[in-house]
Order: sequence, then structure tokens, then C-alpha cells
Amino acid sequence: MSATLHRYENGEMLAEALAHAVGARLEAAVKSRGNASIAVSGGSTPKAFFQALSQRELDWAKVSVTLVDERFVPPESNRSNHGLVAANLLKNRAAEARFVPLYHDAASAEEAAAKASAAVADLNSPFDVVVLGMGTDGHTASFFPGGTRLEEALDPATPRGVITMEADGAGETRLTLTFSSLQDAGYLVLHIEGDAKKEVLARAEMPGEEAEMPIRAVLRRAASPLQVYWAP
Ligand SMILES: O=C(O)[C@H](O)[C@@H](O)[C@H](O)[C@H](O)COP(=O)(O)O
Repeated sequence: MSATLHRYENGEMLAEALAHAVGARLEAAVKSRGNASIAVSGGSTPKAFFQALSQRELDWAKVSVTLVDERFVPPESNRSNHGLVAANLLKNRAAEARFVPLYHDAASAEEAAAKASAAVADLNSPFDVVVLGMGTDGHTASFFPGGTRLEEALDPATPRGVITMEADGAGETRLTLTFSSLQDAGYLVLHIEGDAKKEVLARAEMPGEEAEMPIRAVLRRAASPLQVYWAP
């Protein structure tokens, strides 16, 4: 599917524009269906976007927020994406949103993934909005090069849900939505910043294996048009 590049002078301007676009789609979903859902990524890039989105005026009580992926750590950990979203998005007007975590205090990551899959299955699919990030190794979500279940995660035949993933570049065991869960979002976004990631994206757009740069699965096979938001 095609990708559209939305470029901005700086991260602040990008954050405001992306918050406006995402807020409008969530508001439209609430008006038409009575509810809306969004899956967001963690990492360092999205903080300003989260803060801008948290101030958007919409019926947040009817919006479900979940994660594209999570580290298998409790929300109190400084590595937690739940903690990042709680601190930067689930505040101001967005404090009323319903948050659906991927991490569960379970005996194993597999057990937590099963619980997360069940919880995410209750949300409408496809997601109204998915916001992906990308690492400089070309991973997105927790689709890491060399990941233990990368082929399964990217396989379109794999059902929607949450699976575990381990990889050298991932740190803790990860919990990640599958490609099939993300690729048909109503508004599918890739949010990256900096020249280095723009170069990584350009390399990902060249011929090569998806396993080498998993973002290629999104660039090549996502059912929804990809909206790339970038600032230097
Ligand atoms: O849990 C995570 O780390 C994210 O979901 C991950 O996929 C992130 O989007 C990229 O690693 C980019 O992270 P930065 O924004 O920190 O570069």
C-alpha cells in the first residue's frame, strides 16, 4: 500500500498536527459508532504527541487506548510503555480514556500475552488509529530483526492478538500486537523523527528481506495507506 509523507519543521509542530489528525479520527469514530480505539507505541519519540493529544477535546470516556507493544515489566518500571502512556497521555482531558494494558502480573510472559489478547479482542477491530514507531534497526512494534517469533508476528495468517517476542535488541521479553492486528487500522501512522531514522526508512523502502528490516512488512503489505509523520 502507498505511504504519504507529512513533514514538519520540528517535533512540536509535528506533535500538534498529529494530535489534531488523530483526535479528529477518534472523535469521528465516537460520533459514528459510540466508541473508538487507538493503539500507540512507546519509546522516546511520542512524548510530545501524547501530551498534545491528551488536551484534545473529545469524549475520551468512549475511547479505548492500548499499546502496540510492551516490555514484560510492571507499570512502575521506567521501561514500561504503560507507565509512559500514563504519564504523558492519560491526563488532562484524556484522563477519562479506558486504558487496556498488555502487561499482566502473570507467572509468564506467555500467560500475560494470552490475557492481553483476550482484552484486546474486546476492542473493535480494526483499530481506528494505530501509531507506530521505528528503531534504527528497522523494527516496529516489537518486530525486531532476529526476533524469536518474528515470522509468526508478520504472517498475515496469524490471528489478531498479542504474542511474546525476544530479540537481542529488545531488552526484556516483549509483548506485541501482531501485524494482522495493526495493518488495517482506520488511520495507520508511522511517527519518526530525525535524519537518521529518515535514512533508515529510505533503506527500508529499498529491495530486501522483511526479516532484515521488519518495518518493510508495513511499507509493503499493510492494507491501510501509511501516513508517515516526520520532523528533523
Ligand atoms: O516499546 C518500544 O520501544 C516501542 O514500541 C518501539 O517499537 C519504538 O517505537 C521504537 O523502538 C522507537 O523508539 P524511540 O522512539 O525511542 O526511538
